[in-house]
Amino acid sequence: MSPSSTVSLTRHLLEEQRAGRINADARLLIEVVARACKSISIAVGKGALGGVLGDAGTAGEASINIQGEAQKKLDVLSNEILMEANAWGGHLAGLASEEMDHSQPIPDVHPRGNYLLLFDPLDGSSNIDVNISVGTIFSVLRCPDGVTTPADEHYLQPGTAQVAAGYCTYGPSTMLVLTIGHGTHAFTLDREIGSFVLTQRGMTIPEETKEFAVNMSNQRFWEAPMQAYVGDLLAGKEGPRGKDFNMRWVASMVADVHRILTRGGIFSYPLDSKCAAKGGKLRLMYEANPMSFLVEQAGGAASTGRQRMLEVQPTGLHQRVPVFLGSKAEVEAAVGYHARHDAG
Ligand SMILES: O=P(O)(O)OC[C@H]1O[C@](O)(COP(=O)(O)O)[C@@H](O)[C@@H]1O
Ligand SMILES: [Mg+2]
Ligand SMILES: [Mg+2]
Repeated sequence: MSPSSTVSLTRHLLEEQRAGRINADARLLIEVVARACKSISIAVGKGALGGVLGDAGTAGEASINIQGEAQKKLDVLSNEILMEANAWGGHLAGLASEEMDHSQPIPDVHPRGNYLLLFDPLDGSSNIDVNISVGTIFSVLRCPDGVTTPADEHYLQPGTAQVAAGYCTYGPSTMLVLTIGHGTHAFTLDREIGSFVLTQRGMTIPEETKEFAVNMSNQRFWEAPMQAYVGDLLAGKEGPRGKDFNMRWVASMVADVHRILTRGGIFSYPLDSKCAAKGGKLRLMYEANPMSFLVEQAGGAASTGRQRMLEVQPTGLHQRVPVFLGSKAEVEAAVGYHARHDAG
């Protein structure tokens, strides 16, 4: 790529600002998050050499987060990196993380901005120690007018209120995928110059697909409509769907969604009797909503199986939801099975 044709993240965001699609504060916020992701990418890349593998906690005592999950060292380290990068405020009024019980307002010694940042600092934690792609997911909301010290309830805004969303995937290459509501674009980290370079403008998800992603080991715990939907996928061209489907499951949402943004497919983490009491497995505010915004901006669809994801009214910071997202026609097909079932 000749230098003149190279579009860095900074240049891309400046062009978006000049076009009036983003303001300086939001642009700065995204740049700060991207910089933090570069540091996380370096830590992840070191692996065992950096002493970042394995569980957090000391003396055999696991460190358990609000989700009731044992934290990995990289969960804690990534969270610290994002907290430190954003601590000086300027563009932010507060932030919330998968790894913290409650949201945190920016200390009032710093100027506070107008935005709220939510993040899953390290997504795909079960893959950290086995060197499979992991990532960071983030969502940006406006701080409600007149609120100077935001609390948890101020984050409970539907996904349609997101100003920006993105993820960074730490795999063979480090990539940042971003939307500010004008398409979904991918940037690859050029390790030589240390900056994200635009490598795919306007990602588009094909409407139709022959690829599905779900943790099949949960099949016996699924609801009847999900059993029927996947049963028909597996029946292939001899079955009612009339075509064969292939399956993929990385067990890192960032990696599974990146594949779908790149070549189509459907990702689902449905309700099952194991997680029903919690409302699902994946979290609405910093997993489902940002991914749904990115997918919709790339021409795909996202649903709980029964409702457009971005219209879900949040009730809790760590609320969980069933997730279906990806190729539009396939998500509609999955939703159809639930609707027919619910209609008896
Ligand atoms: O272990 P399972 O049931 O396959 O679930 C995998 C899912 O859980 C997650 O790892 C949950 O995210 P965290 O790793 O951030 O907790 C998703 O990335 C992934 O899609
Ligand atoms: Mg996650
Ligand atoms: Mg996580």
